[in-house]
Amino acid sequence: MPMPGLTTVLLAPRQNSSDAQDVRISEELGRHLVATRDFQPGDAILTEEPLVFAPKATADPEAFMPCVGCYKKVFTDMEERCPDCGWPVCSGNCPGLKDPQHHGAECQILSLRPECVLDDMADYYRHDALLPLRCLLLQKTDPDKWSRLMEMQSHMECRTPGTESYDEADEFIVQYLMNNFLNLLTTSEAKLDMKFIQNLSPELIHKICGIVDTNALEIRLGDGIELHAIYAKTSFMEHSCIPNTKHTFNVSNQGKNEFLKITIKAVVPIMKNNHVTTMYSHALWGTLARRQHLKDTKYFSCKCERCSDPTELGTYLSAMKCLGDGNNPCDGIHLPEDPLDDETDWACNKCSVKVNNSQVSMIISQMGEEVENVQMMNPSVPILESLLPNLMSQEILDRKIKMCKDLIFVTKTLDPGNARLSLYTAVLQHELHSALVAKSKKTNVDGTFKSVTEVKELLSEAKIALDEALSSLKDDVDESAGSKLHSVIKNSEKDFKDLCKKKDIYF
Ligand SMILES: C[S@@+](CC[C@H](N)C(=O)[O-])C[C@H]1O[C@@H](n2cnc3c(N)ncnc32)[C@H](O)[C@@H]1O
Repeated sequence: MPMPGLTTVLLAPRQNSSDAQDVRISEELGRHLVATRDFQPGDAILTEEPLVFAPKATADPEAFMPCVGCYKKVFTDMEERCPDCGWPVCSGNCPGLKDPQHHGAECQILSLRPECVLDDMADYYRHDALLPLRCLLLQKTDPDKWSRLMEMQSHMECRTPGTESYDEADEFIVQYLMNNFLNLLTTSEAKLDMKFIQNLSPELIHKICGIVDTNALEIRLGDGIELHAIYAKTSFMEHSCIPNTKHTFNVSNQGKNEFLKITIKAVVPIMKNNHVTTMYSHALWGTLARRQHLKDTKYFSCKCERCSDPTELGTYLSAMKCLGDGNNPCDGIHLPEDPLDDETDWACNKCSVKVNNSQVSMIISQMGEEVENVQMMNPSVPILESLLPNLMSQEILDRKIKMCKDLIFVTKTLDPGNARLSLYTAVLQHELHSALVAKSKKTNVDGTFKSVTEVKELLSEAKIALDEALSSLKDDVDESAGSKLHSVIKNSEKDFKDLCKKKDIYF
């Protein structure tokens, strides 16, 4: 339903009466999508090709980079280079090097600096600058896409000189492109056939950076390679912390216009006139972190149902244990009095202690650092487990079962349609199944054996958990992390069937 008190007018008449969504505009949301008919979970609402896409810088660009023609992982010590511009590639014959949809158009610009380097490669070859460059080139290569891109929101009113977003874009993208390539164009214009690029100003590149930061979607190809892409209609989707859609990308490089085609599917029932929503933030972050992230990167304050509820839909995801007043311990919990107020106090539900929002932010960032420190030690699961006494005691298995169930409640409540947390849910269901199976093999606390009925009950619950783990991954199997997890769970399913057969138990 349109949000209360929201003026919503139809922006563009539907081009095609079969369109499943209208683009509307409102004062609060800007352009957004509204369903023109009812959708059931799994129904496709929209599918489209990207206007433009490009590879992103990798996390370790000194070690490996994406090929600029086909986005395969290229180790930087391989020394394969594009014959014209010298950027690292999988092979000098990569078909994407001449294809204007990939490297073909930008190569003319990048070859203005034909020298190759082997040191400081991350600084010399900045892949993050390629999407803004490919956007800029649409002026010449596809004026229709260019005008659609230029209509997108850039938030330039907030990205003024001196702000972090402006200064970062200036240093890492605008100056990089101007100094290394675009300034050289004026002297080589005739040679380069770039006359149709009418505007190459730093201001325009800043606007493009704003459009990219506001609208681009990230696409993981696996192997540490990521792309980002901009979609004309998809980008109208508004944010909600409980989104009603999920999206998938076609990442197979076959079929010229199919590459990176996006499909938006309903994950819960969406009625005619409902807003079609997506998630710009992380579903497992607490309200404070999500709202701050949305404000910093997308320049709005989220007021969705989850953000407005201090308990986050009964999950208590952000709740903090009360430490008491220093003299008297307390087992209460702190929740924000008004989660939509950045200055809110957090009150305890049992005693009179209150903490303010900035203290809570500090505690959260300290805790984040502690978790990071543990992760930096790269502890293996067996090492972590060895810290636990009497590892697989019945008590610990019961604790694990309860913990899995509690966390499954959280992921299911925050993401009822498996739009964002499918991998988390699958891991939790899989762990729940392992704990139930382990428990079925254990003697009771008093040393007696479990009855056949007890074993059957535990294994029946384990089977449900395994089935749910596999079903929550059904849209993720084409993607690298999803497919790895899927094969691990499939192996467990085989072991589980063998165990049931041995025990003569059939479901
Ligand atoms: C990807 S664009 C969406 C299309 C945009 N509304 C437009 O008119 O071009 C993202 C921007 O839309 C606005 N927006 C999206 N979701 C919103 C929400 N839940 N509340 C307020 N503004 C929102 C914000 O300005 C945000 O930076």
